[in-house]
Amino acid sequence: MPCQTSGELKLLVKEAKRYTKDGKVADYIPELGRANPDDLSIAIHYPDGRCISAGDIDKKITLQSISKVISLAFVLMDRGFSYVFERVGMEPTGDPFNSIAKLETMAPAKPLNPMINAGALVVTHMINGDSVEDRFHRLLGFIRELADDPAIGYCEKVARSEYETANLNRALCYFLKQHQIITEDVEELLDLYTKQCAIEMNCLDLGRIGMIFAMDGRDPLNGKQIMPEDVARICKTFMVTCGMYNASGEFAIKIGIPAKSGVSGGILGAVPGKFGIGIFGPALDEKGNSVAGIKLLELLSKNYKLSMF
Ligand SMILES: NC(=O)CC[C@H](N)C(=O)O
Repeated sequence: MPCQTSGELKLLVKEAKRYTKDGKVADYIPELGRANPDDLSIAIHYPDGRCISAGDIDKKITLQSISKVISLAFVLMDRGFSYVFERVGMEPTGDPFNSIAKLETMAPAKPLNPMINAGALVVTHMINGDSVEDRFHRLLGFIRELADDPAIGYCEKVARSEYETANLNRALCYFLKQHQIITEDVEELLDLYTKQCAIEMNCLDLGRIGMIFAMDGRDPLNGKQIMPEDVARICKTFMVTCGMYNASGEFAIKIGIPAKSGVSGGILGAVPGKFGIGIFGPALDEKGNSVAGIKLLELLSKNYKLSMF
């Protein structure tokens, strides 16, 4: 029986919060460095519309790498599976998310998976539309529908801060352009990618998006299939194999919940057939995952037997 009350969640947050001091806020995107390392919040969304939560749930976070799993779903719907997977692979790398190392050793030079930066840049490149604006608003519309929140927008400051400093991502783009995996202007792609990563929401919205993935792409509250079942399945599989960067194996063993993290300290979780989870805890471990967020998921998974394995 999963966690049923906000009171139960509060106790788990209290316990996990002790670990925030073991992590550090990401500051390679300068604007993210302003987050409070002590923050920790969680929301769980059930398919019957119930939502329980604990911590400072009004705080907003930018999605960062969490956006990668959503843009993947969107592009799979836009372009179809074979087009997408001709340009990005399906295998975990075991490397940090921003690593450039494997690209040069692969032939063809397509990125190994859509959850590392190289792969996510290719995915963003594949978003259809007439302009960066149009492509961004199409993706944003999809995210608003998943969260059932038309007020979701993006944080201009964080987007600009990343755009101005994203030289490693620029290098990845130029490498991919040299190999014709991407064909558009690199600055335009970075503009779109950094806006995508800066899409901002609270953990209630995040938990609701997790619930849609958990329910195979269907919004159980209005009966609408927002993404095809196969797309949701593929996304959840990537969440298991590569969602927590090069800590995904250990996370699968210890916790066993499809999840995707971001350097802002967010974690999106989808317990198949049961519920969605949104977590915000900006203090990160050395691999870039929310240190207290992982602890919280570990407690939840153990206490309520949530591992899918
Ligand atoms: N791991 C992350 O969340 C990385 C996302 C970030 N926008 C980047 O590209 O560096």
